Order: sequence, then C-alpha cells, then structure tokens
Amino acid sequence: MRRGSVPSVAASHEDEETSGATVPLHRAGPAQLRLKLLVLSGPEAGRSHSLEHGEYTVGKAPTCDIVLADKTISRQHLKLQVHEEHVLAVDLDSRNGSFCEGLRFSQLELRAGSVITLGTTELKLVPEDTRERSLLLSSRESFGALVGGSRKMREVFTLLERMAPGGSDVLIQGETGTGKELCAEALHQESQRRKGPFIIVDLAGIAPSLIESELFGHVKGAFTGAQADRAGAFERAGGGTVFLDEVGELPLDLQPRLLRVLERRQVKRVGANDYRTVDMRVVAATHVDLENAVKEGKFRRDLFHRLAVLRVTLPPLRERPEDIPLLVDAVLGRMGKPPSTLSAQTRALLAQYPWPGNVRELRNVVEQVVNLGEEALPEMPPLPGDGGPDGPRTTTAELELPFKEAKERLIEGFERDYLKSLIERCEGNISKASREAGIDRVYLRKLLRKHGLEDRDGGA
Ligand SMILES: Nc1ncnc2c1ncn2[C@@H]1O[C@H](COP(=O)(O)OP(=O)(O)OP(=O)(O)O)[C@@H](O)[C@H]1O
Repeated sequence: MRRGSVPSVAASHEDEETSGATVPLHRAGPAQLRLKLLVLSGPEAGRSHSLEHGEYTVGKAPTCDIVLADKTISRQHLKLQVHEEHVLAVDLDSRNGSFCEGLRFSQLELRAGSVITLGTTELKLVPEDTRERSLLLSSRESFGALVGGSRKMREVFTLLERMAPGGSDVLIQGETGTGKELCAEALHQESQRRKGPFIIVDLAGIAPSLIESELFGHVKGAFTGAQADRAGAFERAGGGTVFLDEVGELPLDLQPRLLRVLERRQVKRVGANDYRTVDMRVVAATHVDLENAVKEGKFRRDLFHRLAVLRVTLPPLRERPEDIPLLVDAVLGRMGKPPSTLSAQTRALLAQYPWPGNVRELRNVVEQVVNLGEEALPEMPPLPGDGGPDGPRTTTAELELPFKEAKERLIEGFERDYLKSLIERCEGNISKASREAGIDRVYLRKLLRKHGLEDRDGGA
C-alpha cells in the first residue's frame, strides 16, 4: 500500500504577502511538480502510473502499488519515495538489480527525465502533464537495414514505425554516416509506396546549374543540350519516394519551387508553361543544422517549417557505443562471416574508438580488418589507463569535452580495463569473476556485453 500521502503544501501569494510571516522555503518555491512513471519497454510498455507524495512499492507481486508483469523482475523489486522535487528509488535487494544508465544502484535520487531499468522493463520519470507517448521504445533492434539496440535507436525506430505507413513527407537529420539514406530507404520499404520507385537525388553531388533540371525536368530546347523532353526526379518517382539528400544545399532561388512541390504536389519542367501533378512522398535529409541555416538567411523559413513537420534525428555513434557490438556483427553478417571472425581484443578496441565518421567509418574499418588483418585498425586515442607510472591520464581531447561526457569516458575506460584483466585472470569463468569482483553475475554480463567482451554464446 502507498503510505504517508500528504496534501499539497503550496500556499497562495495572497497568504504570503498579507501575513507578513517568514515563509518556509518549500512554500515559497514553485508549485509542486506532479510526476508520473512511464513504462517505456517490457511487457507493460505504454502504461503510466501517477505518483503523489508518499511511498510506492514496485514489483511483480500483486500486492505492490505498481505491479509490473515482467518475469525478470522481483516480486518486491523497488521502493519509490516521492518527494516534492525528486523521487528516491531504493532497490529492495532484487535478484536482477535496478539500473540507471547501465550502472546498478541500491539507492538513487531520480528527477524528471531519469530512466531506470528493472529486468526488461525501462521506466521513465516524467512530469504528469507530459505527452510523451512518442518516447515508448520499440522492441525491435533493426528497421530495414538500420541496426541498433540502444535506447536512442529504439526511440528512433518507434518514430519510424509511426511515420512509415502515413505517407507524409519526413526530414531526417544526423551527422554524416549515421544512416540517413538507409533510414529513407527503410521508410520507403515500410510504406504503401514500396512497390513504386525510390529515387535518390544527392543535392551536394550535382552541379548547382543542373539541380533545377534534375529535380523538375525540362522540355526539349529549354537550354543548350536539352535535346529531348526529360522528366525530373519528382515525376520519375511517381507512386514512390524521392530522397533529397543534403537538402540544405538547395539553392535559395529553387527553394520556393520545392515548397510548391511539397504543398501542392505540382512541378513545372524547365522551359514548360504548365504545371504537372506529381504523386510521390518526399524524404529529405541534412547533416547541417537547418534552423541555423534559416537564421543565416541560407534556407527559407517557410520551407524549413514545411519540411520539419515530421522530423527524425539519427544519433551519432559516440552517443550509443552499446550499439557497436551489434553493428560489428551486422557488418560481418553482410560479409558472410561469423561473429568469431574478430577477437575479443579487437572488439574491445572497436568499442572504445570515438567514430567521428559514425557507422560508415565503423563498417569500413571492420571490412578492412577482415580483409587485411588487425593492422588495419585505426590508431586509437590513448586509453585512460595508459598514463604511465603516474597512473591514469586524461587526454587533451577529454579535457575539452563537457565535464559529464569527459567523466563518462574516463569511467568507460576504467570499466573496460578492469573487466579485461578480471576476465583474463578468471579465464573467462563468469561465476568466478563475479565472485572476485563482488558484483552480480547479471550485471557483470551486462557490462561485458556493453564493452564487447562477451561471446555471442554468453561466455566471456
Ligand atoms: N544503423 C545502421 N545500421 C547498419 N548500418 C548502418 C547504420 N547506419 C549506417 N550504416 C552503414 O553506414 C553506411 C552509411 O550510411 P548512410 O549512407 O545511410 O549514411 P548517411 O547518414 O546518409 O551519410 P551521409 O550524410 O554521408 O550521406 C551505410 O551504407 C551502412 O553500411
């Protein structure tokens, strides 16, 4: 049962001003933030539980205040103490543990936005009035040829699952090599237009003078060299999808014409007098920040707003290193090679590289290592443990990172070094390693998987 529920203590301004008494800080502060717990994944995904002041038990036992029908969590797994500004989560000695950002905790202060994992269930604390249904996590680890099991990628898959069938135009944002083209192709394949053509126009790869004719087509004699009528990409994509790669490169004078295509589905070939109606979906992609381009006057605001109605952002690989083992296996699979092709040491190195060229760079390196041997591995930035006799050193690159990110990198490095030495010492015996390190087996496995140190069959 929920205990100790207390009524709200928010006082009106009128009371404070007229009484003249000293007002306790908690009364003078903002109105109490009401929170709810959103179930992002697991058997109960999509449910939410409002939290009022007081104490809640969470577990699979029917007597818990918040019952989660997840076999991987304990009957009484966690206790939540809801305070005015935060929630204290206390693990009730659960069998499989409670985790936040990959780390096991016994007691943790949660705030709006925190995500915790119990078994296969992920729970997010959000303000009561939030409309965060879009954050529910897809259970899939791939969408078309896009692969990823991280929370960030599963959020992307949730969006793509919703966007694909609708047929509305979509804007894909992301750094180079994050899979924007794969994403566009997958949207096409999962839509009702899949039987129609998928036409790619790379606006960064076409001479600006040819873009107009490439997109809108031309009539015979419209310009020197126009020897016959030619349909542009929008017409050629009839019944299908046009992928406009690097849409930020579209010259300013052509932008109103793209807006007309998007709003009215009409194109006029270069040199023609009349408009033709086209039937296609536009998926556009950009690696530049279009909002900035709008501020700098390089991109029309109206076109940006029209394009950005449905937007998806692909996260860079450095923000989801837990996807690296899965991506490595996907590349090996496409080459017809088993996961065992790469040694645990190579995998560990791949898992710690920052991948500025994202998945494309990872794919290239894996292919090179398979074909040329491990000498093809890129030069890795020094590990935090490579600091010589004085112990760990922080690299210059890390010192320039935001504090949180720099700290995370250092911890990642420590975890990896620790695990490698532990596993070597225990000759891959997980039970022994878990006893020696004094950490739970399930958590140890999770850490090994995170660092690419666990074989597919579960052993280290
Ligand atoms: N999530 C992913 N899963 C599997 N492979 C991926 C993924 N993302 C990227 N790749 C690989 O990286 C390559 C590059 O991806 P893609 O061309 O889609 O990136 P992009 O974001 O369009 O890059 P650019 O901005 O440079 O055009 C793909 O051919 C594919 O091999």
